Amino acid sequence: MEAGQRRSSTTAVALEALTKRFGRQRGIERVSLEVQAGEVLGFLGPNGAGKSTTIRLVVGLLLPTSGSVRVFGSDPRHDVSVRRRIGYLPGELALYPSLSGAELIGRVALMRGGVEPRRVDQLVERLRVELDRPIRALSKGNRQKVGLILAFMHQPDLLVLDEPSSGLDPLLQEEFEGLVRERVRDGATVFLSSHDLDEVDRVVDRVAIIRRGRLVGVDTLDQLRQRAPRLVEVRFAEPVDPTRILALPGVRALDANATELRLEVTGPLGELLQAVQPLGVADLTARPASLDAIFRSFYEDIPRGEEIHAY
Ligand SMILES: Nc1ncnc2c1ncn2[C@@H]1O[C@H](COP(=O)(O)OP(=O)(O)OP(=O)(O)O)[C@@H](O)[C@H]1O
Repeated sequence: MEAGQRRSSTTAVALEALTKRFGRQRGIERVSLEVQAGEVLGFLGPNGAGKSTTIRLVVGLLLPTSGSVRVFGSDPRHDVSVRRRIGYLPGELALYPSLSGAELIGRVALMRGGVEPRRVDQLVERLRVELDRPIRALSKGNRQKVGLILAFMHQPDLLVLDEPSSGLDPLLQEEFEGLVRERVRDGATVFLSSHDLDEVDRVVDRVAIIRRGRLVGVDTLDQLRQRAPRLVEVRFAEPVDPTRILALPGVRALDANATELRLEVTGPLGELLQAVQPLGVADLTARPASLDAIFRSFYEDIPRGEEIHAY
């Protein structure tokens, strides 16, 4: 989704120095982040980094140790009208395991003060949900589908989704992404955690990366791509002296000899192109940075105190 498609610049979610500790165990530390209305934010990070903790704080299920959460300007723990505007998909659907999908949907719809039956029917059909078996007897994917119905059925203004596509087969994943796009088209905001980098690439506008409880990067996908190194390969018609090229700022040699260079280039390519052109280039390729490689660099285990701040 393009940033230009956003509907307004009001803030949907504002986290301010948000900290949660579980006794002496860290949850998250001083996380500050804003999500604008109409935006899709992907929340990424290794296992145990603090994604679910942040998400449960956003929906008002956890009490912060310090700091604040605002959703559409209110604290979701104290404002039921704001909680009603949220559609939440937990990491594990642990609610009433002995009820069937249909019973659970009916009960939650009642708690929300009623939901349009037609909307529920549409979701059931699109997600192909088994409604008559107890939740506890459903496979992970089928449980996830019931969870998605609960999150989407009241057409919430904010969707908070904890690993929404885990367990979904590729067709259902596509259907899920369609549902997200439709809600965003109608002005909704989405805050989702995911380990599926392709999904992130397809769905989100901006990513926030959390590691060991701390936010280590927040950026748009476009900006991340621009900042990431590209692989450039140059073949010369005649042997050359590459010393000057290799000394250019942002250029790192992966492999270099008199006729061929394999370079990792960070930043604009203009200076490099100007430098190689007079030497007689036989062939040149520049590959865009893969999003996968960019994300991996955030996930890699960097010793404490040496974390990269990407913003
Ligand atoms: N109820 C709890 N009691 C004690 N510690 C907790 C509790 N919930 C979370 N934690 C701790 O908080 C940290 C963050 O956990 P969290 O579940 O938020 O990570 P996550 O990024 O969602 O991980 P994953 O990708 O594995 O789902 C972990 O160290 C975890 O052990």
